[in-house]
Amino acid sequence: MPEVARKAVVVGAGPVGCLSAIALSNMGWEVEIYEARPDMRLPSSKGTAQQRSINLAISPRGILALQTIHPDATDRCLRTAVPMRGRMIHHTTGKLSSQPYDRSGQSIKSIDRAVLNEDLLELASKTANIRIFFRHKIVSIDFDSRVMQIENMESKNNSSVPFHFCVGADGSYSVVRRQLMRVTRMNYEQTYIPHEYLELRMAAGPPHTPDGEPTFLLDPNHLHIWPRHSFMLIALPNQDKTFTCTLFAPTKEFDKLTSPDVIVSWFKTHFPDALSLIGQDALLHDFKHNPRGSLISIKANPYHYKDRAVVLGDAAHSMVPFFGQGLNCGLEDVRVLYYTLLNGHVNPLDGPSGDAVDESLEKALHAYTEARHEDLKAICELAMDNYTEMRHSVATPSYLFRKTLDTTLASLFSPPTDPYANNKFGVAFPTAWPSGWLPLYTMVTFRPDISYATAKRKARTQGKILSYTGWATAATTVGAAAAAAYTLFGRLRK
Ligand SMILES: Cc1cc2nc3c(=O)[nH]c(=O)nc-3n(C[C@H](O)[C@H](O)[C@H](O)COP(=O)(O)OP(=O)(O)OC[C@H]3O[C@@H](n4cnc5c(N)ncnc54)[C@H](O)[C@@H]3O)c2cc1C
Ligand SMILES: NC(=O)C1=CN([C@@H]2O[C@H](COP(=O)(O)OP(=O)(O)OC[C@H]3O[C@@H](n4cnc5c(N)ncnc54)[C@H](OP(=O)(O)O)[C@@H]3O)[C@@H](O)[C@H]2O)C=CC1
Ligand SMILES: Nc1ccccc1C(=O)C[C@H](N)C(=O)O
Repeated sequence: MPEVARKAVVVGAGPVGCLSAIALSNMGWEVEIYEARPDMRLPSSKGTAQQRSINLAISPRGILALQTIHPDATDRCLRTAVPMRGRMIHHTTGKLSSQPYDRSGQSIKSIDRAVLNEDLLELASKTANIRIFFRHKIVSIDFDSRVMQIENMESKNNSSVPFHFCVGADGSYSVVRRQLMRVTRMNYEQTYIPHEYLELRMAAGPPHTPDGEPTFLLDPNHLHIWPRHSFMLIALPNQDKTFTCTLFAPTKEFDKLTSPDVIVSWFKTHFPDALSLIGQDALLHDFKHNPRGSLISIKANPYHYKDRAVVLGDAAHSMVPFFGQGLNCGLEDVRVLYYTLLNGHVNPLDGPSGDAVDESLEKALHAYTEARHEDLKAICELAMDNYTEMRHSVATPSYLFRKTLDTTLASLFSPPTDPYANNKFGVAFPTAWPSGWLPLYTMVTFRPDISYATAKRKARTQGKILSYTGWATAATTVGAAAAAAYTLFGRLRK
């Protein structure tokens, strides 16, 4: 009898859904993707789906996942990337200061969200055993009978679709997660922060020569931040020389911006340089037409049910965007699940018949939840902390002092070799405790061989040492200053 592969259904054709489908197809599953929205590659869909952000920062965790699952995906998805090597702080005084992300010069990359999603969709649609159904919305799932109800949004007809394995990659408001909660004892925590965001476009500058290229109005190799303590503006570069600026502010601050005059004068007070580059008309246009988005953080546990379902990406863990890790983490979920299924010898061609439980798959999904939970909790918390750092701390002397100490200690006690550099794309699971002194930002952003939870723990230990060193340095400096003053005072008296 010919072997027939079992069927995996992936819900959601966002970046995480597309990469999951390719990973499952690599393993031999027959895959169907159901996506509620129209195919974003079609000219008729361009600009219709209101996406949450225009661009996003991709970093080695996301890149490693792409590379592992589909080696061609990396070059393709990064073709429009603009490297950002550090933060550029725009102080209230108008002064600019650059803060590199990493002492060895590594960068995070600003990419167009739609381009990334379209590229992954294209790769998935070219993969032989993947079929994609657009305008098909999952309405409900009966996991015990392994069948889901799907609404065809064109015809408005509902149909039943059977499956063996279901991957929920359907974003923050996941229906798969909601359905899982009915059958598992899922712990679930959802927090809306009291801040919202609004995107503003900064156009490209004029060419320097009549037939020349347009220019960037700000340095393109930085992520620009205007920290104003309780709110902030940021700007990420795009390949077409524009910047996408995002204003993050408490709802009560946004609510004060009720008329064009108030908006312009508020910008004149807080972001005069940004206002002159964005322009008043463009600013007022975007305030009027762009939606204000809310910011949500979601933690859940477990992520799976028996041998038949798992949630990945924002469906499993929405985080506030301030570490630029939401998607990177979602892509990393796919890589970790992929290795967990391979290591668990899960074989879509060799499963039990009928409705019997596939024990290898059940064990692998359990192992995934066990391995992943601490990390996902850690990055959701780190993302929250990074908001305070970006909107407030970056401009304070105490932060700059600690950062200088942190970087100095990293250069004094750097590990003799960088295990990630030597083992670039062979890393399957995050390693044990990393040696040497490593700044938190480096571990989270540039070291996919270090898990988020380990990074958080190591940073806490280093933080304590930093505090003692800081006090000791301050005391030594004060002591040295006092001694110098005493000597000088003594000399002057003679
Ligand atoms: C302002 C902002 C800035 C961000 N910046 C960054 C950044 O710089 N770096 C970073 O790594 N992350 C960033 N993120 C986070 C990132 O956007 C998300 O983590 C990422 O989009 C999650 O991808 P996903 O595939 O899990 O979900 P999504 O991209 O939401 O995809 C889910 C898909 O499922 C579909 N769907 C939903 N329900 C159903 C259903 N019932 N049936 C069928 N289909 C369904 C949706 O239509 C959608 O296409 C940012 C987020 C925000 C809000
Ligand atoms: N962590 C965060 O703070 C935030 C993260 N995000 C993430 O950014 C990514 C891109 O966002 P985007 O593509 O614009 O996704 P959206 O949030 O606009 O919508 C995705 C799906 O969720 C449904 N949905 C939206 N809002 C709600 C709600 N309040 N209650 C129930 N269902 C809802 C929509 O269904 P329907 O069309 O039927 O309404 C839609 O199909 C997503 O991963 C999203 O999860 C987005 C916002 C904030
Ligand atoms: N992409 C983002 C979107 C929104 C807010 C922040 C980011 C960042 O990437 C911040 C960056 N990691 C930083 O710490 O400077």
